[in-house]
Amino acid sequence: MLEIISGISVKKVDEGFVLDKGISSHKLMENAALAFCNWFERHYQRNDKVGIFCGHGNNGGDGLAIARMLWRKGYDVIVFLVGENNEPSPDCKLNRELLPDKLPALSMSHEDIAHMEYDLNIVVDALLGVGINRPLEGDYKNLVNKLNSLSGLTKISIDIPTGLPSDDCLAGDAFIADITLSFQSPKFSLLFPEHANYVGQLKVVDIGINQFYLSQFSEGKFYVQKKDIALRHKNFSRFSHKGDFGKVMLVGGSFGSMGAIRMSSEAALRTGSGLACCMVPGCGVDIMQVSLPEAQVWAKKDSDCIDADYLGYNFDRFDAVGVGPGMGTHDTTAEFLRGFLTKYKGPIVVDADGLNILAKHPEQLSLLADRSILTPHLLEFERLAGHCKNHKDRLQKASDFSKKHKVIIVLKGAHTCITFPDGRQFFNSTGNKHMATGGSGDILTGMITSFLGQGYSFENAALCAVFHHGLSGEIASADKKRGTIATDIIKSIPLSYLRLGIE
Ligand SMILES: NC(=O)C1=CN([C@@H]2O[C@H](COP(=O)(O)OP(=O)(O)OC[C@H]3O[C@@H](n4cnc5c(N)ncnc54)[C@H](OP(=O)(O)O)[C@@H]3O)[C@@H](O)[C@H]2O)[C@@H](O)CC1
Ligand SMILES: Nc1ncnc2c1ncn2[C@@H]1O[C@H](COP(=O)(O)OP(=O)(O)O)[C@@H](O)[C@H]1O
Ligand SMILES: [K+]
Repeated sequence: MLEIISGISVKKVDEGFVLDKGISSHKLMENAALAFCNWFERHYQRNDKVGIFCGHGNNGGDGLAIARMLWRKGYDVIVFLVGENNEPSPDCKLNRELLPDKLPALSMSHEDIAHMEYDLNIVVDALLGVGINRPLEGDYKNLVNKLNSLSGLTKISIDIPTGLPSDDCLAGDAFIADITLSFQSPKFSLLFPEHANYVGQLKVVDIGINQFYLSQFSEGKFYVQKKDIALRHKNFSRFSHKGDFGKVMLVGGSFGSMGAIRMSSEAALRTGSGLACCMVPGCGVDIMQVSLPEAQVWAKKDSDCIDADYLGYNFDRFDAVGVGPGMGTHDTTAEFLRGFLTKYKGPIVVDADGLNILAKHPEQLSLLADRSILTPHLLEFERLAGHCKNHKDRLQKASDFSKKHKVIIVLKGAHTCITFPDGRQFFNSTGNKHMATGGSGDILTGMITSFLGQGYSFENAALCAVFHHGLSGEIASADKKRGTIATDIIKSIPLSYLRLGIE
C-alpha cells in the first residue's frame, strides 16, 4: 500500500533514504528521471518536439536529468532554464553541468517569457515541486500563465504541477497539466477535487524507495492500487455452497424510485452473493421480480414506501444488510430505520436516503453498530457533518466523524476516501468521470454489502468493493465513454474480478 506523505516528510524521506542506503541524492534523482523516461518512451514518439521547463530546485534538477536522458535516447528536446537569479540546489546545479553541450538550453529572461514562441508538441513542467512555500510570483508566475495559455499540445508535470502546494489547497496560480507523474507516492493535494483540472491524469511511478522504509514516515494515509487488493480476497473451495457466499438483504425503493434498489441488488449478486433478498414497498414487487428474477423479494402489500410495519421481519437470517437506495425520507421510513438500527446488529451499509434520514434525525447516529459502513457522496457527507470549507477540511471532518461515531466513512468521488475510526484513510486509484451517472453509487452499496455477506472483514469489504467498483467503471466506459450508464458498470463487475485473477 503506498504511503501518502506530506511535502515536509518527502524531504525527510529523501535525505534519510540517501543516508541509510548509502546512495547519493544525485543517484536518487537519476532513478526518478529514469522512471519518468521509461514511462515517457512508452507513450511518445521520437519526432515529438519536447520543451522541458526547469526551475532552480530539485524539481528543476529532475527536469534537467530527464532532458539529458531523453536527448540521449534521440528525442528532440529543448531545455528552458528559469530562476537563474536564485541559487540552484546542489543536484540542480550538478545536472545543469551534466547537460550535453549540443543539447539546446535557453535561459528564460522576462522578455523571453513574454514573447515565447516555440513550436512544441509536449511541454514538461519541472519548474517547482513540493518545495514550494509561497504562491507563484515573478518569472515563475508569468511563465506558468504563459504555458497555460498554449493550446494543442500535451502538458506533463513532474511530481506535482508547479504552484500546487503538496498538502494544502491552491492559493494563486498553478500549471495546468494533462498528466501528472508523481514520484513514489501521490502527493496529498493531488487527490483533492479542487485540483482535478491542474493534475489531469495522475500516474505514480516507483523510484526505488521501498515501502518498508516509507512506512516510518506514515501519516496513516494510503493510496490503494491493484496489487494491494488481489491479496485481500477470500478464497472459496471446490466444496463451497450458497451459504458460504453469504445471504444479503438490500432495503430500499419507494414509489417511482425502484431502479436504485434493483441495481444495488443486482450488483450484490454480480459481486458473488449466494443469495440476495430485497425489501421493497409493495408497489415495487412486480418491478423487482420481473427485472431481477435471481433476487428474492419481501414486501408489504399496497405500500408506497418502507414503513415501520417492516420491522416485524427477521433480519437476523442475513449475513449483512445494505439500506437506503431509493428509500425516500418519509417520517414512517425514518421510524423504520430507527427500529432497524436498534434491532439488527450484523454488518450494515447505509447509503443515500438512509444517510439523508440520519442527517434529519442525528439522534439515530448513536444507534449505529460499531464499524457500520456509511457511503456518502460529498453533499450527503456535508448534510451529516456540516459545511466543509474545502476537501482538506472535508477529509478532516470525515476523520472526526468516523472516530466520534465509530463508523467507517466511504466518501465517494474521484479517489473515494475510506476513513476508519482509528484515523487511517485509504484513497482509491480506480474509476473515472464516466461513473458520474445516476445509480453508480447504488451499485457500490450492493458491492460492499455483498463482500460483508461473504465474510470479508469490514476493512477488506470496503477496500475491495470501492476498488472493483472503480475498475468496473473503467472497463464499462472503455468503449462507451460519455454514454456509460450505471447498469453497464454492473455488467463489468465479473471482468473486474478477472483483471485481478479472482475466480
Ligand atoms: N523523495 C522524493 O520524492 C524525491 C523528490 N525529488 C524532486 O525534488 C522535488 C523537491 O525539490 P525541492 O525541495 O528542491 O523543491 P522545488 O520545488 O524544486 O524548489 C524549491 C525551491 O523553490 C523556491 N521557491 C519556493 N516557492 C517558490 C515560489 N513560489 N516561487 C519561486 N521560488 C519558490 C525555494 O527557495 P526559496 O526561494 O524559498 O529560498 C526552494 O529553493 C520534488 O518535487 C521532486 O521533483 C526527486 O528529485 C528525487 C526524490
Ligand atoms: N470523476 C469520478 N471519478 C471516479 N469515480 C467517480 C467520479 N464521479 C463519480 N464517481 C463514482 O461514482 C459513484 C457515484 O455515486 P453517487 O453520487 O452516490 O451516485 P448515485 O446517487 O447516482 O448512485 C461513486 O462511487 C463515485 O466514487
Ligand atoms: K512540477
